[in-house]
Amino acid sequence: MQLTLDNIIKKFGDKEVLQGVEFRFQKGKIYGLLGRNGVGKTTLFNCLSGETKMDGGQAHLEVNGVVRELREEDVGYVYSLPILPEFLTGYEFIKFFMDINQDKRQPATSIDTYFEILSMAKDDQHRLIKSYSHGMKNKIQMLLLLITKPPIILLDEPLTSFDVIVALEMKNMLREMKRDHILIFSTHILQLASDLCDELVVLNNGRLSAVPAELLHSPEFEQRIIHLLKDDHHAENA
Ligand SMILES: Nc1ncnc2c1ncn2[C@@H]1O[C@H](COP(=O)(O)OP(=O)(O)OP(=O)(O)O)[C@@H](O)[C@H]1O
Repeated sequence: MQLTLDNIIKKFGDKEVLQGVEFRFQKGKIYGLLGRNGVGKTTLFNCLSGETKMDGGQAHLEVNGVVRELREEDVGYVYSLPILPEFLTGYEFIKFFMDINQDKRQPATSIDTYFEILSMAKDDQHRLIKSYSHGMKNKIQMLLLLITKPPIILLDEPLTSFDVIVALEMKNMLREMKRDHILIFSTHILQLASDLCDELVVLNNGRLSAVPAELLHSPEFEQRIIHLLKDDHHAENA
């Protein structure tokens, strides 16, 4: 499975935020998306998820040798600020979500199994989402992806609100999920990027570039990335 971005352009008024984004993402890898504040990471995610209309370019998905245009339902999006129905309990919401996605989910997996994967205590499951911490809301969002299993998963700064234990659980869950999905993960935390991601891509001046693979675990990783974020001419084109 491969996701191909072809000359994606997005403007807000006179400002061209995405200026011809090109890249190929493969299944089985976690990609870290790096870029300075306001460079357009969320805009790129919004374009891929169908939330925002692109002004130019295309995204294609290749599955088992068949290439087609990327559809909204191909993309699961974990927002940094989760949007959930606060008036339901976690359990009620997940039950509802499972019911409306009968066709997409594994029928054999029960709601209790899903909550076990998240290690969410019974009394928390039955509290209103309104009372959940940011991290718990993010966990519920992750659970939605485990249920529907969209081929592409976009995560916009998702692990920053988790405590160390939950962050580790989530990292393990993402490592497990990468076998069947293309995972693209935006973060400002370089330690997390080097720890979790198989490849890094930098968004700079409206374009994506691959970070040379040998940098990822090199001692000067942090310094070099900071340099790349300031000056994209040193990054390799994909
Ligand atoms: N709906 C919108 N209308 C006008 N401008 C927008 C809109 N959405 C984003 N922008 C602008 O596009 C640029 C990219 O924003 P975006 O949120 O994609 O950046 P980002 O890389 O995700 O930033 P951060 O790391 O701070 O979250 C910014 O200059 C932002 O102000």
